[in-house]
Amino acid sequence: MKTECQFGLFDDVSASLPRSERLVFTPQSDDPDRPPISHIRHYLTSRQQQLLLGECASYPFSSPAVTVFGKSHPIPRQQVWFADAGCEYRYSGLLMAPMPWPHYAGRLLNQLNRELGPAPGREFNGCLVNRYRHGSDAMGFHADDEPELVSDAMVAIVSLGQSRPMLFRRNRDGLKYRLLLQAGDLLLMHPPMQSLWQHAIPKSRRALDERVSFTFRAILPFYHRPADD
Ligand SMILES: O=C(O)CCC(=O)C(=O)O
Ligand SMILES: [Fe+2]
Repeated sequence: MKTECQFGLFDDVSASLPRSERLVFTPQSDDPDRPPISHIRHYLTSRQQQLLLGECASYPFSSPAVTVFGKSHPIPRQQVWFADAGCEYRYSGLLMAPMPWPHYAGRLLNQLNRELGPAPGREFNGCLVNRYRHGSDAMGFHADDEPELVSDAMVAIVSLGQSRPMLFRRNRDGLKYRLLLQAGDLLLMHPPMQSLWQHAIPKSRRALDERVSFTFRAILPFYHRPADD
């Protein structure tokens, strides 16, 4: 059946590879001048990318306004927060209520948790999806270090659409590192990346097509709102 076949696409990714080659659980390089990351090219097949991109067309994206130096501006990109119940996330000063997982985003969540874990308390349970419509959409330097994030958990980023570079900047001395993120790639940011480095998706003056990133996080549930008793 068509539907079963589509579900299967997300169950079988990289199933034929030996486990050690499927994903890297520690940074790919121990060079202290490189950020502690793993970059896995072609993590998703083009069919999987197509299915996810198709689903994105129905996501309730928005560009909420943030206040910087007393002035309010819409963020230069669109976003939506999918997460388990109780997983509110305060990002750039905005408290985001979790939207329920769409089908393929939920399949990708399960796949990552299966391949990267399970590590109790460190499973991904939320995903900020960012949509960069063109070269002027961007994300400034920041660290994903909000207090509701599980402290020793990774952040996993799956890229779709237009290739865009990610810049890394070391807090201590401003040392830079650049990595091109291409369609279907998976990037893992390992601890202690968020306390030693910042990262950004810079603006480009070139006419660029749309890029969508799925950024998976592990959140402490009910951090912002106690569970109902
Ligand atoms: O779009 C990306 O690849 C990075 C997004 C990011 O850094 C974030 O959502 O915190
Ligand atoms: Fe980030």
